[in-house]
Amino acid sequence: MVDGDGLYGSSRSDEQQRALLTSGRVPVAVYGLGKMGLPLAGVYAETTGNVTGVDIDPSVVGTVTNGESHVVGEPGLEALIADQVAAGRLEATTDGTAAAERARIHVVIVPTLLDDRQKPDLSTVDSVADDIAAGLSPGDLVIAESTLPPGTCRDVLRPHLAGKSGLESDAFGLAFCPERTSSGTALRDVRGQYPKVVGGVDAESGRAAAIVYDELSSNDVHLVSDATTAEAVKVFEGIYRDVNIALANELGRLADELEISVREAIETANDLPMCQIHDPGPGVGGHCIPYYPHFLLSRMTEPMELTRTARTVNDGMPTVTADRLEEELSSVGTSIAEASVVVLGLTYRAGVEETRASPAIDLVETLEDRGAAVAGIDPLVDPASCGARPVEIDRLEEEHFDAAVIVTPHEEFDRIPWTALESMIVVDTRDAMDLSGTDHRVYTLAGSADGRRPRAGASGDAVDRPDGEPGSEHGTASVRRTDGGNDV
Ligand SMILES: NC(=O)C1=CN([C@@H]2O[C@H](COP(=O)(O)OP(=O)(O)OC[C@H]3O[C@@H](n4cnc5c(N)ncnc54)[C@H](O)[C@@H]3O)[C@@H](O)[C@H]2O)C=CC1
Ligand SMILES: CC(=O)N[C@@H]1[C@@H](OP(=O)(O)OP(=O)(O)OC[C@H]2O[C@@H](n3ccc(=O)[nH]c3=O)[C@H](O)[C@@H]2O)O[C@H](C(=O)O)[C@@H](O)[C@@H]1O
Repeated sequence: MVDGDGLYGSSRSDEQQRALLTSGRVPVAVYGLGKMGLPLAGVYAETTGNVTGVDIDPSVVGTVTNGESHVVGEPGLEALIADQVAAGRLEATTDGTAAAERARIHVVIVPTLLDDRQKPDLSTVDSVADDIAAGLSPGDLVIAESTLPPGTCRDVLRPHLAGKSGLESDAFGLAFCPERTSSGTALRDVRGQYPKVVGGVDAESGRAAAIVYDELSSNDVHLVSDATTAEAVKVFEGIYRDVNIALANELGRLADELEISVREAIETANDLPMCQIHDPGPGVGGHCIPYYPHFLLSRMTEPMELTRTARTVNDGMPTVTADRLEEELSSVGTSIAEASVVVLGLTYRAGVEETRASPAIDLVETLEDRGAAVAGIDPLVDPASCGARPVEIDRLEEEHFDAAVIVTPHEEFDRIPWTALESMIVVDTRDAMDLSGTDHRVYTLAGSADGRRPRAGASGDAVDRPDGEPGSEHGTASVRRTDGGNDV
């Protein structure tokens, strides 16, 4: 048994441990104050009242120290951070070692990416583990929330922490407790939208972490057999999504040959609860879904052909998009090599400031390789960082483009004055806009949910649709944000 205020191996009753935790007697350090780390730190602060957030980026630490949020698009986050910092319940630092020396619970929520050979790159997690090890005490509990390749806590982190701290590996706790959160609903999700999965490297780690999340989350804690199982749960959720989207993309590509709207067919098939096909699109981006399959692909001896193929299908979608654009251009006598194209939306998802693995980057590169002059518009990031010439929405009327490609339907695109723009080809990869009241020649990848075939005008539609998509009376069109089949 361990004395003091640590939860791992505590001789106190569960009730006493909960009281310690919620009265601020168990200092918490949260490493990584990014899109998910900052909301998590905020919720830890409102639950425990004693949190130090750690980030290597001084500008992030400066913002949080001022009681502000650098993460955009998360309802309630600005107010939560302001309140928690003002109340002295949350502070921030770049000094991970100092934070670790103070803390008894260490929460890791830094990115886990891939190296050039598509193998998991754990260098950021390792560097946080170094910080934690420098301040690790008996009875401390380390919680990994960063998505990890299954086996990482057991085989990598536990020996790493023990080796660097000089402690026996059963002197401190270690649990994997995945983030089941999504940009735009992060606070809601952290506070308990879904059951919280908890898995410890040993039974005592699982028990201690379950207490923490029972206090933090309003939902159930789902304690699984071990940390590796919990790691697998998270990676499986991501692979399911990637494979499902690949299926949607494969089916979506059939729309031209079948002369139907595949989106209409998918939506209708999804009437059945046992059929939940996701949405076709320009590819799968972000620093999560395209990465997680590789957490297993790179390490398992089983072939995992389905998972691998899904990656290939989704990675191929920017090229498919470029091919469709090239065909549309050539049908009006314009060569792609002489075309000027504007890409709308460069982030991987509407409203989220993130371009890692965004399909827009591959699309820009492919179009440029084929000789097109490519411009870009994005309200959240500089298009130049993705290789496109930046254009402002308000200056679009002054420009001439042969084509526009809608990749990521940001809300701000509602302002585009389509009728005032010179007639052009519009490739809509998301079924995001209804431009039927304009002169633009529209190609909707996989067709529209309300039954229009990919090429505008080729409706093939024998059914009257009184309640069609939002109209374009004033030359603007409402944007549908369709980045998730069956999302909540
Ligand atoms: N963004 C999402 O939708 C979700 C993300 N996740 C997982 O959560 C983890 C974190 O993701 P995000 O918060 O989205 O990442 P992010 O990229 O938005 O933020 C990461 C933060 O960590 C900081 N950082 C980097 N190295 C550090 C170090 N050595 N010490 C301290 N801070 C450091 C960065 O400066 C940055 O502020 C990843 O493993 C991701 O896969 C899980 C579910 C959802
Ligand atoms: C529905 C949802 O929000 N899933 C999560 C996902 O978050 P992420 O921000 O990566 O978004 P996503 O909606 O899965 O989209 C990933 C990519 O896939 C594309 N996408 C998504 C759904 C779909 O039907 N079709 C499609 O083409 C999106 O456009 C995007 O480029 O990954 C997170 C993660 O696991 O890290 C996970 O926690 C979230 O639950």
